Amino acid sequence: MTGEPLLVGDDLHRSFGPTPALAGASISVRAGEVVAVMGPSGSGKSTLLHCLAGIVRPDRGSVRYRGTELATLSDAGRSALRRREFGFVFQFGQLVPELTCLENVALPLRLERVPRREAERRAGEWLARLEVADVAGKRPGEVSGGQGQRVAVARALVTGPRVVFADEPTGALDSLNGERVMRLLAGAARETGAAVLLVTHEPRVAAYSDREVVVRDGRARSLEQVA
Ligand SMILES: Nc1ncnc2c1ncn2[C@@H]1O[C@H](COP(=O)(O)OP(=O)(O)OP(=O)(O)O)[C@@H](O)[C@H]1O
Repeated sequence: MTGEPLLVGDDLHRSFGPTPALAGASISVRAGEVVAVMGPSGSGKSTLLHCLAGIVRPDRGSVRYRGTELATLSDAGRSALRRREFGFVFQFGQLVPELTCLENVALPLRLERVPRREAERRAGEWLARLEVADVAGKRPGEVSGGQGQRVAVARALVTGPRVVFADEPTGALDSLNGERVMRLLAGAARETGAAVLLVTHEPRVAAYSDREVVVRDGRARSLEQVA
């Protein structure tokens, strides 16, 4: 039901050797909301994102997605969940260099066995929505950083995910391109009803969110956005 938390992380703990990355972090994300995760370097933001996405297993605590505890799923079950329900955007280096931008965006659909023509038709629509239709036939090495990130956003959204995890998606861009990527990501997510969990250092990027969560020393605190 709309308004019910979609994704809930509860009392998450995770250490890497002696280093505690998360020390009791809790967070909940509702359907369709854009949440910015902020906080100092090394405070545990990426680890929190990875736990919520089922990429890193917490040492303690639980992650529930639509009521299902991720730890109860098999590795294959978690991979399928990530492919079908989640989308990912990272800072850089996420596009397959040998494929064209169109093929990169079509790839998640091809992995779900969508026929090539249909996958490429839908990929083309998403490239147009992200205002990069003109780079469809180019390889990632032939496009600018901002164009590449818009292609990456198209690829994250093409499967119609319910949650988009974005870790510093604008971190390698200048502020103008960063804001353009964020405006398009937030706009597309609002249109499709996807929730976005966005790690960022930049207040101008966080300004596109509905709500901010601050992570400090492995714990998360929610701040309602004051407009
Ligand atoms: N795979 C790993 N192996 C070892 N230590 C790790 C690993 N991942 C994270 N850490 C450590 O856990 C702590 C939290 O890291 P994390 O990347 O989650 O923080 P962050 O807030 O995202 O940092 P940044 O803003 O610099 O990206 C840091 O001390 C980091 O060095």
